[in-house]
Amino acid sequence: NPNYDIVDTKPAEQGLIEIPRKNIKLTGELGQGAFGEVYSGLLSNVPMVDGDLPVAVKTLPPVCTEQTESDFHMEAVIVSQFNHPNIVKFIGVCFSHHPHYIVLELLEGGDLKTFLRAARPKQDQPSSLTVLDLLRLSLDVARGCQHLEEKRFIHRDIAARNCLLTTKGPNRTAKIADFGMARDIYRSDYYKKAGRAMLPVKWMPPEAFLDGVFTTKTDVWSFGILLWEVFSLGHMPYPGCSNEEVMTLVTQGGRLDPPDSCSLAVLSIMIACWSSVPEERPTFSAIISSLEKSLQSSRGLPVIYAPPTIS
Ligand SMILES: CN1CCN(c2ccc(C(=O)Nc3n[nH]c4c3C=[N+](C(=O)[C@H](O)c3ccccc3)C4)cc2)CC1
Repeated sequence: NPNYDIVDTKPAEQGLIEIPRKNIKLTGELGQGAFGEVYSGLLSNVPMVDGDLPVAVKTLPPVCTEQTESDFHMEAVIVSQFNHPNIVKFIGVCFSHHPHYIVLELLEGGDLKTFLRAARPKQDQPSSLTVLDLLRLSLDVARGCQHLEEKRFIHRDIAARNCLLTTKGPNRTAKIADFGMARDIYRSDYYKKAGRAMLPVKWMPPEAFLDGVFTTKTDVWSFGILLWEVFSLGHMPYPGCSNEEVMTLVTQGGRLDPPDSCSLAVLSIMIACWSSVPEERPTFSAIISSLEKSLQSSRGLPVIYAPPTIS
């Protein structure tokens, strides 16, 4: 599989760090993951760390198929490969006996899509977010994507829902935190699992949903959609359209409308990401440079106001 050059040995031999289960204390529930619960927890006896380290713990339900178990292991193998400030950090696993755990960096701000939707202007109260905030979030994800590109890793599901925030506060950092689609492809059971209906068609370029061709330029297209999600404060792309309608529209050259408060510079990045010719789409380095340029000139821009109510 072009995604990886690791030998397809049993994941356990992939050198995953085994954490003694007695060092993990689950403290709360973060949400229902694709497999089982994701808990917040505290990890003790961490070298170089005084006191307990707050962590997120993904759990595999004790009753599950061999298939689900190896999917879970593969997710750990994938995340453990990366070391970047904009990709969720891998800490270790408890695979010695059930229930199996994957221990990851705790990101307390929740997912990016939910955060954006909650930050929308309310009745005559402007959004708490500025253009600068949106550019910073976009840059964070672009930097994470650039790291994946450098590691020749194709994510296949770059979207706001798959990114998490360190905090909701002003010093928030966005990180790519879900690798489920890439994992399924590697396990090559995705055709069984992800029938067309489950494919993130609204985030996919034509060559992907038409011919199943995936390259790093697939992630560039998806990043363009994520940029649109950020600047539309968490709208669903192609509102009201079915996946079939989006495939027809996009194949015929149709594209998303510009979000309300979006500069020409940011819009031109989106449009470039959505070139029908994959090679014409920008690299993540180019995307980062133009976002950084926008960020320099965006200081002091007014906050995003609700669209004027027709009086
Ligand atoms: C009022 N708000 C409500 C929302 N709230 C939250 C809601 C969810 C989380 C959360 O899941 N945090 C996570 N930290 N690390 C990982 C997490 C998930 N992981 C996973 O691997 C999950 O599979 C995952 C990955 C990507 C996106 C979602 C879930 C790894 C944190 C705060 C803050 C307070």
